[in-house]
Amino acid sequence: MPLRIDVITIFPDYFAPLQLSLMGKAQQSGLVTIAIHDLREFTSDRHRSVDDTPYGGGAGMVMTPEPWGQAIDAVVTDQSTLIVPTPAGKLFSQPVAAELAHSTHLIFACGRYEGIDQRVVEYYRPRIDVRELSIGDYVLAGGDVATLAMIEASVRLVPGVLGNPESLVEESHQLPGVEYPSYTKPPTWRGLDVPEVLLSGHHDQIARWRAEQSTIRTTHNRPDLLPGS
Ligand SMILES: CN1CCN(Cc2ccc(Cn3ccc4ccc(-c5n[nH]c(N)c5C#N)cc43)cc2)CC1
Repeated sequence: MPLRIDVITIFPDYFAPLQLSLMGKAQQSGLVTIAIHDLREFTSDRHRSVDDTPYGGGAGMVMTPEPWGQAIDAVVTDQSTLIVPTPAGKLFSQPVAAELAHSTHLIFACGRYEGIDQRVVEYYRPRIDVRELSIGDYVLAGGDVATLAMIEASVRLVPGVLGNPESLVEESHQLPGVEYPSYTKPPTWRGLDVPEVLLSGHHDQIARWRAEQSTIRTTHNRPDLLPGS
């Protein structure tokens, strides 16, 4: 059963990259089907409006609920998971990507302006799995880029999508922390040599060096990922 993904957005062109590379191949192989829907196709006024002023005052505009209700109703089943990207969401992570990769049907609601009327989440929460997710502690202009990131991170984990599943095995066994640095040919580039140990063929020494490098990089770049932190 392929993973089905429906993306609802006012900027369908944002999702053209999903036809390329790994995501494109995943669709051609039938492992994943991705459909993009223009929210404005679900409006009923001649201006095809999707936003209005916020109750209670405040800057900007909020996306009105009805077009979202029409659009989600057009694709939802009782097997659906509704993903709503938002800065206020739980943090998206590799474990969450792995969960989504094993779903049957994902619906991504890509908001814009200052967000989507909260009643959309409230309406679907008793009916299907609804997840408000954030890709990080910074503010984007909408949910489209976040949706692209979440789709790519999740779809690459769908069994059969990655040509070399070995890389997933290594990823899953990675020590806590960031990955070691990688090198390839040429052995010397602009006077810089590849670390000698990597050319030695001593796999135990290579593994030890890589573990040390991972710890050094994690300590410097992501001390929050160190064990016990
Ligand atoms: C009352 N005020 C209080 C401040 N907020 C702040 C605010 C809220 C949204 C936006 C723009 N925007 C609209 C939809 C949407 C979805 C995802 C993301 C998003 N940003 N960063 C992530 N990691 C994201 C993800 N995933 C941003 C989005 C801008 C500013 C507005 C309301």
